[in-house]
Amino acid sequence: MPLGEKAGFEKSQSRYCGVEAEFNDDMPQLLNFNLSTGSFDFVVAPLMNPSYRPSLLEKDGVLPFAASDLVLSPSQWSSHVVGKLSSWIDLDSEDEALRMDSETTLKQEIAWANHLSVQACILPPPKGASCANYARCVNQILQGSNNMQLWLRIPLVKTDDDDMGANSTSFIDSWELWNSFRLLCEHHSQLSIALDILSSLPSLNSLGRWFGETVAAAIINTDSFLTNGRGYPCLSKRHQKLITGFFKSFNTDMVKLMDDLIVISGKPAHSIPRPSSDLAANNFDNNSESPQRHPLRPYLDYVGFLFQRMDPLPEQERFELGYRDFLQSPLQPLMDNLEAQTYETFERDSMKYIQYQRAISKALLDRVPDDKASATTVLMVVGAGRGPLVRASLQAAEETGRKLKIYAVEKNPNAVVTLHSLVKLEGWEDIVTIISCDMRFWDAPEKADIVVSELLGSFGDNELSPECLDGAQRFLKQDGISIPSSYTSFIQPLTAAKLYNDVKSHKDLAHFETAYVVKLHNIARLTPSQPVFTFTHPDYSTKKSNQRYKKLQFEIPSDTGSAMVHGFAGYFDAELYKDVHLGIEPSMATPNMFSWFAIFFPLRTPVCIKPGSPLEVHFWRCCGSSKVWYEWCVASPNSSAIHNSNGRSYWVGL
Ligand SMILES: C[S@@+](CC[C@H](N)C(=O)[O-])C[C@H]1O[C@@H](n2cnc3c(N)ncnc32)[C@H](O)[C@@H]1O
Repeated sequence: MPLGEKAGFEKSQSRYCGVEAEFNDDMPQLLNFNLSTGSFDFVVAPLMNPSYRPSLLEKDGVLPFAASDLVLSPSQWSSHVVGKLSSWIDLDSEDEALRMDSETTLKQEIAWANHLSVQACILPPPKGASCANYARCVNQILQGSNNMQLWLRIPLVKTDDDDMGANSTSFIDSWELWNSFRLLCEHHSQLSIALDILSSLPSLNSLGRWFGETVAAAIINTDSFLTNGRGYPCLSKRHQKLITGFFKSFNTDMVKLMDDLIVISGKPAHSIPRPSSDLAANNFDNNSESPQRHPLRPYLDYVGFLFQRMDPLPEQERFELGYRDFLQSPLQPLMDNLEAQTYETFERDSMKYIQYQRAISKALLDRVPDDKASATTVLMVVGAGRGPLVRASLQAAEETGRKLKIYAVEKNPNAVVTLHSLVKLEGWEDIVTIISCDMRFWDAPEKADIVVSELLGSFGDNELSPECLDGAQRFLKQDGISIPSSYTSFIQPLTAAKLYNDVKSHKDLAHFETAYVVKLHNIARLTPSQPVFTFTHPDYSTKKSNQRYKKLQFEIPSDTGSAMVHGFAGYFDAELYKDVHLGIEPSMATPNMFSWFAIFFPLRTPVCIKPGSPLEVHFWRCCGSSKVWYEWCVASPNSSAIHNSNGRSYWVGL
């Protein structure tokens, strides 16, 4: 039964836990024992007799390598069995006979697994640092394969340089092994990782990298468990954090059973006390004792306990599950007219309007002293949509005891219809004038004390707030206030193997030169973000330009090890008024605000970076007569191509 199902979790939030088994000729019995007695969801089992060698077959005419496919039904094979390829396979051995046997067996086992319709097979870890021949054979299989997933088993190890002494050559980082293998296989989307969690764990920064990789399964060896006061298996705090991290990072597409799994492996390493009434006091479920208890069941129970102990997802997070790592084209609110549904989503985000109301209240109090409270302030909401900022402005006026005259300027004629009905419904006719016009071309009858706008994209200026507010600044008094007063974009290098594969699946250049709005999930943030472009309003400088260029250098922490950069996350932070901010940059994001996901700028060729060797990135904001676009590149450690030259693939229309 999936982890969590017992505790009333939604099915989409459950996780599956399997068990690694030895070869057993009697597959039905193996399945029955592990699924019925053990309550595991599936078994990871060899599909072929491990004593089988093709070279022996020629000499001795050995019997078939496995029992009949008929021993299980097709749905049992596909839902409850993950194939485990023979661990003796060594495709990069110096011993030619072994190498040849390995190649034949690998192909035969995969062919057999395909025949059985198992959904995934675990490939044994490469035996040494050199894995080119292994990768070549796997790549051949991947080229001709159906949908079967191949998970390369990788032990989670990384020794520190310090551990090995300054001149040591035996420094090990298993991520490097994975990286060579996937590069050789050209990031094939059906090649993922089965990560072996061992008793000692590397540093937090180095562990973080794996959350951006395609880890399909985490295999926890029984040796990695400690023993609690009652003699039961438990995990160290660091292991607990890692496993709950995997629970969270795994995607939740439960249509696919064979995805995102935990596997218990190894022999029982704990002598479990005999069940007694005392067990009920244990803080996880041990009440399901049966006469024929599965020896690994306490390990499963503990993993289930870790899962059930996690806080349930907040409602908004649950609502956004389907958006995780899903690439969306950014809105073009200037060139296109937004739809009712989009306005509806904005308007549900009360936190955004609370921040605006705070900012407007502060600005009103600064601008209108108490002894002049009866004076009328002219406030213009430019890009009013269906009116939420008009409402926030009126609430700020009420809160501060100030008087307002409001112009609500909106260029989308459909939103203006709703705006009219809102003003009538609320009885705001004497205070609010609706202007159905593009702010850049409006001939305002008077000047404003305060201009309020929300024209911000995930990357701040990417929905052309600078260009629109340049147009609006004509009708702001010389000492008038713009809310927001400034905004800054940020970028951060990411490992994001899933996003990279999704972009790659389009098989064209344009998709690699496009920025996407995305709820980042299965990613690793490799360094803190850095500011890119800032815009300030109003801006009366004479040499004003909205073109920008920024060179940035990122350095990963020394204990991370090498890491792959698949692209950059983009965020913004806006100063609405004085200390009132609004934004999504992770270290200072406005809490409980959900109007904006991050933006993702992909790289055509991922770049591998090492500690001590900075990543140099260049970003440009370019402006033409009818469009604005970004170009970006990496200049170090290797030069990438300049992405989106002349806005050939992605631009925002003026
Ligand atoms: C991001 S929406 C915000 C809408 C509303 N203020 C809210 O918070 O729900 C931006 C709005 O600005 C409008 N807009 C964009 N550029 C504009 C322009 N140049 N002149 C007038 N309205 C514009 C869009 O049509 C859209 O309704």
